Amino acid sequence: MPVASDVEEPTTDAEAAGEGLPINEVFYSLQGEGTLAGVPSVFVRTSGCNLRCWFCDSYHTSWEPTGAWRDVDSIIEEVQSHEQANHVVLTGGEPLIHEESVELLERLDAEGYHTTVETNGTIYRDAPIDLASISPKLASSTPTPDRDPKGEGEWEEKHEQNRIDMDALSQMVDDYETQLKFVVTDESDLPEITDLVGRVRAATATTVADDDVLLMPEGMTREQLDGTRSEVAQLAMEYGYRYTPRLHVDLWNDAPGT
Ligand SMILES: C[S@@+](CC[C@H](N)C(=O)[O-])C[C@H]1O[C@@H](n2cnc3c(N)ncnc32)[C@H](O)[C@@H]1O
Ligand SMILES: Nc1nc2[nH]cc(C(=O)O)c2c(=O)[nH]1
Ligand code: SF4
Ligand SMILES: [Mg+2]
Repeated sequence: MPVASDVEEPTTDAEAAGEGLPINEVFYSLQGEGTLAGVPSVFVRTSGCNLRCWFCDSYHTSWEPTGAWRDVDSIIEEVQSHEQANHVVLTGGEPLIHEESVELLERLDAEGYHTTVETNGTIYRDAPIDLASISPKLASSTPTPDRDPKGEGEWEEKHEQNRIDMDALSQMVDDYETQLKFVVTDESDLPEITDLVGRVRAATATTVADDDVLLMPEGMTREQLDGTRSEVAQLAMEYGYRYTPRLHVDLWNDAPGT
């Protein structure tokens, strides 16, 4: 069923009562991105996002949000059915637009899971997050009319206004173990990354090391990554930042549930 990405009329009693979460998918895979790449993990993907990156590889949580409203008990039950996993990755869409994500993280923490939250860094929540995997969105993510996957640039202004919230971003960096994972389209993204990392360092009491800054090639298929990964690897070496692969794309391309 469709899921509201902005504030709209609730469609179920649970939703109206503010209970549960709109879930697009739950699946077991290897963490494909970042410092925990390769770790067996259960992924919980919420639906709905406050941004609209033109390249979003989870189109059905952002541009066309779909999913089923589920209560936290049933999500925990499905997570626990993957008995080998000690790690849970909460992603989306943007999982932190949902207040109920805090309850889910508290329950996962109480069950002893390591929690990673994949977030665009624009919304702060106080929750048991073991790794805040923040992917701040650069100017090159903005859906201008020429690269809008759905319309004719209707989201350009809103995306541009909301893609960076320095207060939310710096509070997250101060409160959680963090990686800053930038999607890189080409070398023209690097001055903005360097500037943003400098602003985060100035705004926080935390040391943000160069190897907490990750460059991830843009591409949702192997073929697309073939056009970006070498250049992004070179840029990581040049700037002293960390490169992260997209292991799941290398292994399984864009297959669903991976
Ligand atoms: C779908 S997002 C969901 C979490 C959150 N909304 C965010 O953007 O961080 C999950 C991760 O995929 C990255 N991503 C999305 N589309 C991508 C693409 N085409 N190429 C590379 N990374 C992409 C995001 O930057 C983020 O790190
Ligand atoms: N295997 C795998 N690893 C991932 N790491 C972050 C993902 C995401 O979509 O947030 C993701 C994903 O979709 N699949
Ligand atoms: S912020 Fe994340 S989920 Fe939202 S559109 Fe961008 S990549 Fe997709
Ligand atoms: Mg993904």
